[in-house]
Parts: sequence; structure tokens; C-alpha cells
Amino acid sequence: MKEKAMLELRGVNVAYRENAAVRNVSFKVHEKEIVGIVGESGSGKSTLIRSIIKLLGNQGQVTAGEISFHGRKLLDLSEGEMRRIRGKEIALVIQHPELALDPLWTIGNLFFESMRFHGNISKKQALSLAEELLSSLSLKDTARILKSYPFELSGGMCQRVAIAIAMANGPRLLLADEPTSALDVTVQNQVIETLLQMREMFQTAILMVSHNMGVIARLADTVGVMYRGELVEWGKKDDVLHHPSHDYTKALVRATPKMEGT
Ligand SMILES: Nc1ncnc2c1ncn2[C@@H]1O[C@H](COP(=O)(O)OP(=O)(O)OP(=O)(O)O)[C@@H](O)[C@H]1O
Repeated sequence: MKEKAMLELRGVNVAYRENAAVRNVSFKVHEKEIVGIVGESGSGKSTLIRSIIKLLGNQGQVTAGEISFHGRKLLDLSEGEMRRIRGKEIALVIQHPELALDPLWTIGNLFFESMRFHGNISKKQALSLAEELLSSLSLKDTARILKSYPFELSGGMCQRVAIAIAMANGPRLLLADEPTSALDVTVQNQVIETLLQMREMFQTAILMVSHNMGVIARLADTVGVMYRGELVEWGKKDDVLHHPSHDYTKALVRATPKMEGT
């Protein structure tokens, strides 16, 4: 990939109190690139994603290394500065969107609130943009969706809508933490399609983590593998799938059903 790196991690260590969860992780994400990091439960994937936007909670801390985004050192920024970056420049979608979306607000209001936080926009403008965004995902009955509450949508629909809300401010980087893991296979495919469409529409880079190599293989240009807090494999998807170097990656690849296009 020729574009320059937008996100760079160098020697990042993360610990919860004295327990190391991520060790010496370095990688780059380029403009428009989709990077997928796969690893088993507890390997540090969520910790890694959350360290980038400094949402590790009270116990978690980056104890070494550097994280830069468009040349800005994120670890040096104040919480106020980070709040302006979160959602606007770097957005996050998680496994259970219903936990991130306020259950008391309609989808239309969630779109509006997200856009209003980062810019001067009227409710009418926000709803019209939201409707455009949902229609571009071929979601039927967008007016009904905008009037619904998150709990009124199916899991897959809720995740696709959460991704659209995350994209409403046109972030340069979308972080996705197991966005398909709570869904059955058919619906997983729709969410993968939605992410690919978002990359095309907004030219956004995506950094996604999942325990599912099949999902990562469908989506990613570049694949990383985490094992016990370390990034043990990194490369172009085809290289990792066809010539894995680490034993753990070899086992993962063997266990992944062969899919078209991978
Ligand atoms: N808030 C926390 N406080 C203390 N330890 C934590 C916390 N969150 C995660 N950990 C620990 O950090 C390690 C990495 O967890 P993490 O959730 O990042 O892994 P993961 O690969 O995302 O797994 P999963 O898919 O199960 O969430 C684990 O040992 C976990 O127990």
C-alpha cells in the first residue's frame, strides 16, 4: 500500500494494574486500508483497540510505547482533546451496539446527537444525512428505522445502523471490536458488506479485531495475529493465509474453512 500511515503504534505495552495485557506491539494502518487482527479470547485485542482511543478504564494504562495518528501523539493528549478526536476522527463500533446506543433515544436522535456534538447542524439536516446514509446501505424503510429505538431493531440491523452512526461524522479511522461476533453467519455477511461499503463511500481506514479468522479474511487487506498479548504475525492477507510463519497462525489457518476469494 503506497499511501502514508495514518496510525502508527510503536512498542506499545498495556497493563491492567501490574498485569500486562499487550506487549511490545508495533504496526501501521494506512489511509483506506482495512487491517484485521485476529486472536483468541484474552489475547489482548480489545485492550489494543481501546488503548488507541484511550478508553481503557481506570485500571488500564499504556505503560510504554507511542501511538500516533496523523502525526499527533495520542498518548500526550488531554481527555478534552481526545473527546474531540473520538467520534469525529476516530470512531468505534463494538460487539453489542445496543450497549453503546442510548436505549431511550430513537435512531434519528442518536444520529443527530452524534453529529451535533462535533458540528453545527440542524436536526433536519442531520436526519436527511442519516436517511441518505441508511439508504446507501440498501436498508429499506429508512423513515421507520429513524423513528425506532435500538431495542426495536434486530441484532444485525442494529449493528449496521451503529456503523452508519459511527460514520456520520466522516471519521478517517473506524475501530471495530468484534462487530460480527454476536450475529449469525448470514447477518455477519451483511455487516461485513456494510463495513466494505463504508470504506468505499468514505475512504475510511478500518482496524478491526475478531476471534474469527474467516471474518477477518473476508474483510482485511492486511492481517495481524495476536497471541498472549503479542502481535506474532503481520502481513498482506494472502501472505498470512498462504504462508503463515507462527505456529499459532498455522493452526488458525488450518481451522478456517476455505472461502472464495481468500
Ligand atoms: N478492565 C480490565 N481489568 C483488568 N483486566 C482486564 C480488563 N480488561 C481486560 N483485562 C485482561 O486483559 C487481558 C486481555 O483482555 P482483552 O479483553 O483485551 O482480550 P480480547 O482478546 O479482546 O478477548 P475477548 O475477545 O475475550 O474480549 C485478559 O487477560 C483480560 O483478563
